[in-house]
Amino acid sequence: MDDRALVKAIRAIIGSDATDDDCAVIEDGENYLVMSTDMLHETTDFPKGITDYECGWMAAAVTLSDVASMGAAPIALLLAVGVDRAERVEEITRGADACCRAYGCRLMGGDMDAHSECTLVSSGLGRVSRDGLVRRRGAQPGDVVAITGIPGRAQAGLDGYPEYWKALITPRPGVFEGQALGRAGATAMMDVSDGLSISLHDLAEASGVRMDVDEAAIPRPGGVPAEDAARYALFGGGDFGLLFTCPEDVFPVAGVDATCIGRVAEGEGVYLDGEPLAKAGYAHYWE
Ligand SMILES: Nc1ncnc2c1ncn2[C@@H]1O[C@H](COP(=O)(O)OP(=O)(O)OP(=O)(O)O)[C@@H](O)[C@H]1O
Ligand SMILES: Cc1ncc(C[n+]2csc(CCOP(=O)(O)O)c2C)c(N)n1
Ligand SMILES: [Mg+2]
Ligand SMILES: [Mg+2]
Ligand SMILES: [Mg+2]
Repeated sequence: MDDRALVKAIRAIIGSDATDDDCAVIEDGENYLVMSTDMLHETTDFPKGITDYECGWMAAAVTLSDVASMGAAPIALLLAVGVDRAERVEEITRGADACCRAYGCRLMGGDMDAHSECTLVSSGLGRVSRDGLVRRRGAQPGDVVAITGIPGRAQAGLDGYPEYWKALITPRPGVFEGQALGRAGATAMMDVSDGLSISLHDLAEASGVRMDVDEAAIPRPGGVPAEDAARYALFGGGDFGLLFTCPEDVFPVAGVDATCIGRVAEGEGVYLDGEPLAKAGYAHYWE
């Protein structure tokens, strides 16, 4: 059993509206509020050699990224810290606070507990105008499929390429890009936290469309053997670029460094150069 299968079971209990997007969406007068929560812990998320400050930064960044992927501006973050040694809490807090401040957000509270494995749970709140909200479900046949940034860098860092270590441990959420894309008319969006391929499948499924991707168009990490770079770019997790669709005449969006990698079509599934693309990426598993 993996987390994608479990989300389907949760969806049967609490509904599609609550589980289809990177954030929950709440009506608030002229605006929407969006909320996301993320759990990171030592075994699956904090590579050996990461500092406590960087753990705090990463925890804040993954949640700011989910807020950004809705087109929203982050307002506040709460951080719950489960940790084996009390002296780690301050540096974790400094890292999370620095990440929040870098993106116009504030760390405004949290919780803590003594815990054998360092576990960080960050919860974020954002706001977006009615026009600026972007969900995963709006991709239309004929739209372009595009991504910001270069997927596969975090996986390259994890596999020992030192030039990508920083990309792995201090990811940069697309807070500015998400809002610009929402205002410009992106039709569907999510972050590629679990990898490009699995995110393409998520976006295509949520929108009820087919996506055709051109492998040669996908940016990939330099300085890595070609085969590894292609695999990292498609299946590596931990990058926090935004995957989005928009009408052709909207692309490119001013100020947003993005690459067109394909097209939305009628139908279902994700195809790479005409062949079905495996729905694989970073996932959590249970026996
Ligand atoms: N335990 C849970 N209870 C209720 N909803 C959940 C639970 N776990 C996940 N979800 C919901 O399922 C959807 C998909 O979750 P997932 O964690 O894959 O998305 P995500 O937060 O965008 O991922 P990432 O943090 O990797 O960007 C989201 O809408 C999320 O709120
Ligand atoms: C061992 C190790 N593997 C991968 C990564 C990269 N990474 C960081 S957060 C994340 C996904 C979002 O988390 P979630 O899906 O749990 O919300 C990923 C893939 C890492 N830091 N350490
Ligand atoms: Mg996400
Ligand atoms: Mg998340
Ligand atoms: Mg995930």
